[in-house]
Amino acid sequence: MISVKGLSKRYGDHLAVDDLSLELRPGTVTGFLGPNGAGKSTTMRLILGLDRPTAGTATIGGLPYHRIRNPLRTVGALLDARATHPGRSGHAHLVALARSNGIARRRVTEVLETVGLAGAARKRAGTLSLGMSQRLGIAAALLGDPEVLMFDEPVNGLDPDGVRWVRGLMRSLADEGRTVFVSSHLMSEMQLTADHLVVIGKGRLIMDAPLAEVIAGSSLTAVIARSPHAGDLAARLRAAGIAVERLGENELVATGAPIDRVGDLAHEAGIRLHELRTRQASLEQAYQELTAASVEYGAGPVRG
Ligand SMILES: Nc1ncnc2c1ncn2[C@@H]1O[C@H](COP(=O)(O)OP(=O)(O)OP(=O)(O)O)[C@@H](O)[C@H]1O
Repeated sequence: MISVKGLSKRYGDHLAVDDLSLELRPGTVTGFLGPNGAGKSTTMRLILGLDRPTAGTATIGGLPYHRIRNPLRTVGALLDARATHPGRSGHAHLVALARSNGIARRRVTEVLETVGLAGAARKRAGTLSLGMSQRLGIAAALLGDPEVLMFDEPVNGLDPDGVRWVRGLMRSLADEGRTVFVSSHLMSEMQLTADHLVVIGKGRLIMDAPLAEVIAGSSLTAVIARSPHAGDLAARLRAAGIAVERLGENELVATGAPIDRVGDLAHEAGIRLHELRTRQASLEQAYQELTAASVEYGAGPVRG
Protein backbone atom coordinates (compact mmCIF):
# COMPACT_ATOMS: atom_id res chain seq x y z
CA MET A 1 0.00 0.00 0.00
CA ILE A 2 1.33 3.42 -0.97
CA SER A 3 -0.16 6.40 0.80
CA VAL A 4 0.50 9.98 -0.23
CA LYS A 5 -0.91 12.88 1.81
CA GLY A 6 -0.75 16.55 0.90
CA LEU A 7 2.50 15.94 -0.99
CA SER A 8 4.16 18.99 -2.56
CA LYS A 9 7.55 19.60 -4.13
CA ARG A 10 8.84 23.02 -5.09
CA TYR A 11 11.90 23.61 -7.29
CA GLY A 12 12.70 27.31 -7.02
CA ASP A 13 9.45 29.04 -7.89
CA HIS A 14 8.09 26.02 -9.74
CA LEU A 15 5.63 23.75 -7.95
CA ALA A 16 6.33 20.35 -9.55
CA VAL A 17 3.95 18.47 -7.22
CA ASP A 18 1.06 20.36 -5.70
CA ASP A 19 -0.81 19.01 -2.67
CA LEU A 20 -1.22 15.47 -3.99
CA SER A 21 -3.10 12.83 -1.97
CA LEU A 22 -3.42 9.19 -3.10
CA GLU A 23 -4.00 5.70 -1.73
CA LEU A 24 -2.67 2.94 -3.98
CA ARG A 25 -4.12 -0.44 -3.19
CA PRO A 26 -2.68 -3.95 -3.28
CA GLY A 27 -3.87 -6.32 -5.99
CA THR A 28 -4.25 -3.44 -8.40
CA VAL A 29 -2.29 -2.06 -11.33
CA THR A 30 -2.57 1.70 -10.98
CA GLY A 31 -1.61 3.64 -14.11
CA PHE A 32 -0.01 7.02 -13.53
CA LEU A 33 -0.73 9.43 -16.37
CA GLY A 34 -0.09 13.04 -17.13
CA PRO A 35 1.43 15.27 -19.80
CA ASN A 36 5.21 15.85 -19.96
CA GLY A 37 6.38 17.73 -16.89
CA ALA A 38 3.17 16.94 -14.95
CA GLY A 39 5.20 15.70 -11.97
CA LYS A 40 4.95 11.90 -12.31
CA SER A 41 8.65 11.12 -11.94
CA THR A 42 8.97 13.66 -9.12
CA THR A 43 6.08 12.00 -7.26
CA MET A 44 7.70 8.59 -7.67
CA ARG A 45 11.05 9.95 -6.48
CA LEU A 46 9.38 11.46 -3.42
CA ILE A 47 7.68 8.14 -2.58
CA LEU A 48 11.07 6.43 -2.88
CA GLY A 49 12.80 8.95 -0.63
CA LEU A 50 15.07 10.11 -3.47
CA ASP A 51 13.92 13.69 -2.96
CA ARG A 52 12.58 15.50 0.07
CA PRO A 53 9.04 16.85 -0.10
CA THR A 54 8.43 20.55 0.47
CA ALA A 55 5.26 19.52 2.31
CA GLY A 56 3.23 16.39 3.00
CA THR A 57 4.12 12.73 3.41
CA ALA A 58 4.52 9.58 1.36
CA THR A 59 4.54 6.17 3.01
CA ILE A 60 4.87 2.58 1.86
CA GLY A 61 3.16 0.05 4.12
CA GLY A 62 2.76 2.83 6.69
CA LEU A 63 6.42 3.90 6.80
CA PRO A 64 8.32 6.64 4.99
CA TYR A 65 10.95 5.07 2.71
CA HIS A 66 13.93 5.97 4.90
CA ARG A 67 12.39 4.08 7.84
CA ILE A 68 11.80 0.83 5.97
CA ARG A 69 14.18 -1.78 7.37
CA ASN A 70 14.63 -3.84 4.18
CA PRO A 71 13.73 -1.41 1.40
CA LEU A 72 14.42 -3.72 -1.55
CA ARG A 73 12.24 -6.42 0.02
CA THR A 74 9.42 -3.94 0.53
CA VAL A 75 9.46 -1.88 -2.64
CA GLY A 76 11.07 -2.43 -6.03
CA ALA A 77 11.35 0.38 -8.52
CA LEU A 78 12.45 1.05 -12.06
CA LEU A 79 12.95 4.77 -12.52
CA ASP A 80 15.82 5.13 -14.94
CA ALA A 81 16.84 2.01 -16.85
CA ARG A 82 20.24 3.50 -17.71
CA ALA A 83 21.16 4.03 -14.06
CA THR A 84 23.42 0.97 -13.90
CA HIS A 85 27.21 1.00 -13.95
CA PRO A 86 27.93 0.73 -17.71
CA GLY A 87 31.10 -1.35 -17.27
CA ARG A 88 29.45 -3.97 -15.07
CA SER A 89 27.51 -6.94 -16.40
CA GLY A 90 23.82 -7.20 -15.63
CA HIS A 91 24.59 -10.27 -13.57
CA ALA A 92 27.29 -8.48 -11.53
CA HIS A 93 24.96 -5.51 -11.01
CA LEU A 94 22.23 -7.74 -9.58
CA VAL A 95 24.68 -9.78 -7.48
CA ALA A 96 25.99 -6.56 -5.90
CA LEU A 97 22.45 -5.37 -5.21
CA ALA A 98 21.48 -8.73 -3.73
CA ARG A 99 24.57 -8.85 -1.52
CA SER A 100 24.11 -5.37 -0.11
CA ASN A 101 20.47 -6.13 0.68
CA GLY A 102 20.89 -9.59 2.21
CA ILE A 103 19.14 -11.32 -0.68
CA ALA A 104 20.15 -14.88 -1.65
CA ARG A 105 22.32 -15.10 -4.78
CA ARG A 106 20.07 -17.68 -6.43
CA ARG A 107 17.40 -14.99 -6.63
CA VAL A 108 19.60 -13.25 -9.25
CA THR A 109 19.31 -16.26 -11.56
CA GLU A 110 15.56 -16.40 -10.95
CA VAL A 111 14.88 -12.76 -11.83
CA LEU A 112 17.18 -12.87 -14.87
CA GLU A 113 15.10 -15.78 -16.13
CA THR A 114 11.84 -14.00 -15.31
CA VAL A 115 12.81 -11.00 -17.44
CA GLY A 116 14.29 -13.11 -20.26
CA LEU A 117 17.85 -11.85 -19.81
CA ALA A 118 19.56 -15.08 -18.73
CA GLY A 119 21.41 -15.28 -22.06
CA ALA A 120 22.67 -11.68 -21.95
CA ALA A 121 23.45 -11.51 -18.24
CA ARG A 122 27.23 -11.47 -18.73
CA LYS A 123 27.22 -8.57 -21.21
CA ARG A 124 28.36 -5.22 -19.89
CA ALA A 125 25.32 -3.10 -18.98
CA GLY A 126 26.63 -0.26 -21.17
CA THR A 127 26.35 -2.45 -24.27
CA LEU A 128 22.71 -3.46 -23.69
CA SER A 129 19.97 -2.06 -25.91
CA LEU A 130 17.42 0.24 -24.28
CA GLY A 131 14.91 -2.61 -24.21
CA MET A 132 17.40 -4.95 -22.52
CA SER A 133 18.29 -2.23 -20.02
CA GLN A 134 14.59 -1.91 -19.21
CA ARG A 135 14.46 -5.64 -18.57
CA LEU A 136 17.53 -5.43 -16.34
CA GLY A 137 15.91 -2.56 -14.41
CA ILE A 138 12.76 -4.64 -13.98
CA ALA A 139 14.89 -7.57 -12.77
CA ALA A 140 16.45 -5.29 -10.14
CA ALA A 141 12.99 -4.16 -9.03
CA LEU A 142 11.86 -7.78 -8.63
CA LEU A 143 15.01 -8.91 -6.82
CA GLY A 144 13.71 -8.53 -3.25
CA ASP A 145 10.30 -10.06 -4.11
CA PRO A 146 8.64 -6.86 -2.84
CA GLU A 147 4.96 -6.22 -2.16
CA VAL A 148 5.09 -2.82 -3.83
CA LEU A 149 6.42 -2.15 -7.34
CA MET A 150 6.87 1.16 -9.09
CA PHE A 151 7.78 1.47 -12.74
CA ASP A 152 8.41 4.76 -14.56
CA GLU A 153 7.79 4.20 -18.29
CA PRO A 154 8.67 0.47 -18.21
CA VAL A 155 7.82 -0.19 -21.86
CA ASN A 156 10.07 2.58 -23.11
CA GLY A 157 12.30 1.04 -25.80
CA LEU A 158 10.66 -2.37 -25.77
CA ASP A 159 9.53 -4.09 -28.97
CA PRO A 160 5.90 -5.31 -29.26
CA ASP A 161 6.77 -8.67 -27.69
CA GLY A 162 8.47 -6.87 -24.81
CA VAL A 163 5.48 -4.56 -24.37
CA ARG A 164 3.16 -7.56 -24.20
CA TRP A 165 5.47 -9.23 -21.74
CA VAL A 166 5.48 -6.19 -19.42
CA ARG A 167 1.68 -6.11 -19.59
CA GLY A 168 1.51 -9.76 -18.49
CA LEU A 169 4.08 -9.18 -15.76
CA MET A 170 2.18 -6.20 -14.28
CA ARG A 171 -1.03 -8.23 -14.32
CA SER A 172 0.51 -11.24 -12.61
CA LEU A 173 2.25 -9.08 -9.97
CA ALA A 174 -1.10 -7.47 -9.13
CA ASP A 175 -2.88 -10.83 -9.19
CA GLU A 176 -0.39 -12.02 -6.57
CA GLY A 177 -1.73 -9.22 -4.37
CA ARG A 178 1.04 -6.68 -4.92
CA THR A 179 0.64 -2.95 -5.32
CA VAL A 180 1.75 -1.97 -8.82
CA PHE A 181 2.20 1.71 -9.75
CA VAL A 182 3.20 2.35 -13.34
CA SER A 183 3.59 5.48 -15.42
CA SER A 184 3.32 5.49 -19.19
CA HIS A 185 2.56 7.72 -22.13
CA LEU A 186 1.21 4.78 -24.13
CA MET A 187 -2.52 5.11 -23.61
CA SER A 188 -3.47 2.05 -25.65
CA GLU A 189 -1.15 0.01 -23.43
CA MET A 190 -2.51 1.52 -20.23
CA GLN A 191 -6.03 0.74 -21.33
CA LEU A 192 -5.04 -2.93 -21.54
CA THR A 193 -2.96 -3.01 -18.33
CA ALA A 194 -4.35 -0.72 -15.65
CA ASP A 195 -7.30 -1.35 -13.32
CA HIS A 196 -7.14 2.07 -11.80
CA LEU A 197 -5.85 5.42 -13.03
CA VAL A 198 -4.31 8.43 -11.40
CA VAL A 199 -4.07 11.40 -13.75
CA ILE A 200 -2.13 14.52 -12.82
CA GLY A 201 -1.49 17.80 -14.60
CA LYS A 202 0.83 20.60 -13.51
CA GLY A 203 1.48 18.70 -10.29
CA ARG A 204 -2.19 18.52 -9.32
CA LEU A 205 -4.57 15.58 -9.14
CA ILE A 206 -7.00 15.56 -12.07
CA MET A 207 -8.51 12.10 -11.69
CA ASP A 208 -8.22 9.12 -9.35
CA ALA A 209 -10.71 6.48 -10.49
CA PRO A 210 -11.13 2.99 -11.92
CA LEU A 211 -10.24 2.76 -15.62
CA ALA A 212 -13.84 1.88 -16.52
CA GLU A 213 -15.10 5.01 -14.79
CA VAL A 214 -12.61 7.24 -16.62
CA ILE A 215 -13.74 5.84 -19.96
CA ALA A 216 -17.44 5.99 -19.05
CA GLY A 217 -16.96 9.66 -18.09
CA SER A 218 -15.72 10.68 -21.53
CA SER A 219 -18.11 12.71 -23.63
CA LEU A 220 -17.25 10.33 -26.47
CA THR A 221 -18.63 7.32 -24.59
CA ALA A 222 -22.24 7.07 -25.75
CA VAL A 223 -25.19 4.78 -26.24
CA ILE A 224 -26.25 4.09 -29.82
CA ALA A 225 -29.86 3.11 -30.41
CA ARG A 226 -31.50 1.95 -33.62
CA SER A 227 -35.28 1.99 -33.74
CA PRO A 228 -38.03 2.40 -36.34
CA HIS A 229 -39.32 5.11 -33.97
CA ALA A 230 -36.03 6.94 -33.39
CA GLY A 231 -37.79 10.33 -33.39
CA ASP A 232 -40.11 9.31 -30.53
CA LEU A 233 -37.20 7.81 -28.65
CA ALA A 234 -35.14 10.98 -29.07
CA ALA A 235 -37.99 13.05 -27.65
CA ARG A 236 -38.44 10.67 -24.74
CA LEU A 237 -34.73 10.67 -23.88
CA ARG A 238 -34.46 14.46 -24.15
CA ALA A 239 -37.45 14.81 -21.82
CA ALA A 240 -35.46 12.73 -19.32
CA GLY A 241 -32.55 15.17 -19.57
CA ILE A 242 -30.34 13.02 -21.82
CA ALA A 243 -28.42 14.67 -24.67
CA VAL A 244 -29.38 13.10 -27.99
CA GLU A 245 -28.08 13.46 -31.51
CA ARG A 246 -29.80 11.85 -34.49
CA LEU A 247 -27.51 9.80 -36.71
CA GLY A 248 -30.02 9.07 -39.43
CA GLU A 249 -33.68 8.31 -39.73
CA ASN A 250 -33.51 5.22 -37.54
CA GLU A 251 -30.51 5.84 -35.38
CA LEU A 252 -29.48 8.12 -32.51
CA VAL A 253 -26.60 8.69 -30.10
CA ALA A 254 -27.32 9.41 -26.44
CA THR A 255 -24.60 10.76 -24.16
CA GLY A 256 -24.39 11.10 -20.41
CA ALA A 257 -26.61 8.12 -19.55
CA PRO A 258 -25.79 4.43 -19.09
CA ILE A 259 -27.17 1.90 -21.56
CA ASP A 260 -29.57 0.43 -18.96
CA ARG A 261 -31.28 3.78 -18.48
CA VAL A 262 -31.73 4.30 -22.22
CA GLY A 263 -33.11 0.76 -22.55
CA ASP A 264 -35.50 1.25 -19.61
CA LEU A 265 -36.82 4.56 -20.96
CA ALA A 266 -37.46 2.98 -24.36
CA HIS A 267 -39.25 0.07 -22.72
CA GLU A 268 -41.39 2.35 -20.52
CA ALA A 269 -42.45 4.30 -23.60
CA GLY A 270 -43.22 1.10 -25.50
CA ILE A 271 -40.70 1.98 -28.21
CA ARG A 272 -39.36 -0.96 -30.17
CA LEU A 273 -35.55 -1.19 -30.40
CA HIS A 274 -33.65 -2.97 -33.15
CA GLU A 275 -30.23 -2.32 -31.64
CA LEU A 276 -28.85 -0.87 -28.42
CA ARG A 277 -25.12 -0.72 -27.80
CA THR A 278 -22.45 1.27 -26.03
CA ARG A 279 -19.80 3.09 -28.01
CA GLN A 280 -16.77 3.29 -25.75
CA ALA A 281 -14.30 6.14 -25.90
CA SER A 282 -10.68 5.05 -25.98
CA LEU A 283 -8.52 5.91 -23.00
CA GLU A 284 -6.59 8.19 -25.36
CA GLN A 285 -9.76 10.20 -26.02
CA ALA A 286 -10.80 10.30 -22.36
CA TYR A 287 -7.28 11.30 -21.36
CA GLN A 288 -7.13 14.12 -23.88
CA GLU A 289 -10.36 15.59 -22.56
CA LEU A 290 -9.13 15.33 -18.97
CA THR A 291 -5.75 16.91 -19.57
CA ALA A 292 -6.56 19.47 -22.26
CA ALA A 293 -6.27 22.29 -19.75
CA SER A 294 -3.02 21.14 -18.18
CA VAL A 295 -0.63 20.39 -21.01
CA GLU A 296 2.49 22.22 -19.91
CA TYR A 297 4.72 21.53 -22.89
CA GLY A 298 2.22 21.20 -25.73
CA ALA A 299 3.31 21.96 -29.29
CA GLY A 300 2.20 25.27 -30.73
CA PRO A 301 0.20 25.47 -33.93
CA VAL A 302 2.01 24.11 -36.96
CA ARG A 303 2.70 26.88 -39.44
CA GLY A 304 2.68 26.10 -43.14
N1 LIG B 1 15.70 18.43 -9.99
C1 LIG B 1 14.88 19.31 -10.54
N2 LIG B 1 15.15 20.63 -10.50
C2 LIG B 1 14.33 21.55 -11.03
N3 LIG B 1 13.16 21.24 -11.64
C3 LIG B 1 12.81 19.94 -11.71
C4 LIG B 1 13.66 18.91 -11.16
N4 LIG B 1 13.04 17.72 -11.39
C5 LIG B 1 11.89 17.99 -12.04
N5 LIG B 1 11.75 19.31 -12.24
C6 LIG B 1 10.61 19.99 -12.89
O1 LIG B 1 9.43 19.53 -12.27
C7 LIG B 1 8.39 19.34 -13.23
C8 LIG B 1 7.89 17.91 -13.14
O2 LIG B 1 8.86 17.05 -13.72
P1 LIG B 1 8.69 15.47 -13.78
O3 LIG B 1 9.92 14.91 -14.40
O4 LIG B 1 8.29 14.96 -12.45
O5 LIG B 1 7.45 15.30 -14.78
P2 LIG B 1 6.91 13.99 -15.50
O6 LIG B 1 5.43 14.02 -15.34
O7 LIG B 1 7.62 12.79 -15.03
O8 LIG B 1 7.27 14.31 -17.01
P3 LIG B 1 7.63 13.31 -18.24
O9 LIG B 1 6.34 12.70 -18.65
O10 LIG B 1 8.15 14.26 -19.27
O11 LIG B 1 8.64 12.33 -17.76
C9 LIG B 1 8.96 19.73 -14.57
O12 LIG B 1 8.60 21.06 -14.83
C10 LIG B 1 10.46 19.60 -14.36
O13 LIG B 1 11.17 20.48 -15.20
